[in-house]
Amino acid sequence: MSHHNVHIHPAVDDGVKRGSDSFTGGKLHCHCGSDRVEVTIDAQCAHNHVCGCTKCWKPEGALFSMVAVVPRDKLRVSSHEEKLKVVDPAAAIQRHACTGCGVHMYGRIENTGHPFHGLDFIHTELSHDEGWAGPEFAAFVSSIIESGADPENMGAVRSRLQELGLPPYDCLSPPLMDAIATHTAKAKGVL
Ligand SMILES: N[C@@H](CCC(=O)N[C@@H](CS)C(=O)NCC(=O)O)C(=O)O
Ligand SMILES: [Zn+2]
Ligand SMILES: [Zn+2]
Repeated sequence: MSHHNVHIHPAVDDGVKRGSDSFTGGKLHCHCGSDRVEVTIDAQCAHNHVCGCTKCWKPEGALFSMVAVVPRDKLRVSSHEEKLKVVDPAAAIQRHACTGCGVHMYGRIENTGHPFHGLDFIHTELSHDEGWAGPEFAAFVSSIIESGADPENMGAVRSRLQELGLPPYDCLSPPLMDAIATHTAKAKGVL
């Protein structure tokens, strides 16, 4: 059975690109026609994945966002920072969106006790630079239902993700869940 009618995300619907080992970063741009917000990143990204949650920015028509992390000290807003506004100041991830076009340019964790503090979240599809590491798994798959996806179609969605080489998880991947639990255990003093 084929699932090519299932649109996961434009960057993976024709197959997942792997990225380049020698890639050392690039620029992201928002979707505005002029005065575009520009973010400069001096690092390859890590843990790239597709995310089905309602909070991550998705391009038009996509079931998933595509999101990766970079060290926060390797990311800077290089143009039109004045256009950025935090979408939800109460969220763990402070997503900085362009007030002109709505695209999320980066997400930052300000809570120093958070397991992922020190990492910024980015959408590499906002870059024309080639070589960004490709997505490796699918996170928060069941959450697409919260954006209106048909619960009856979830089997087809998970099959398509498997076919693309993106193992589907309803939270994060096992290595990342283990990293979070390890952080929590150390904070509690049980490890
Ligand atoms: N089911 C929820 C899940 C939201 C969620 O937990 N998202 C994850 C993946 S991005 C997260 O870490 N969120 C933290 C945040 O948004 O600050 C939804 O779809 O809104
Ligand atoms: Zn914009
Ligand atoms: Zn998300």
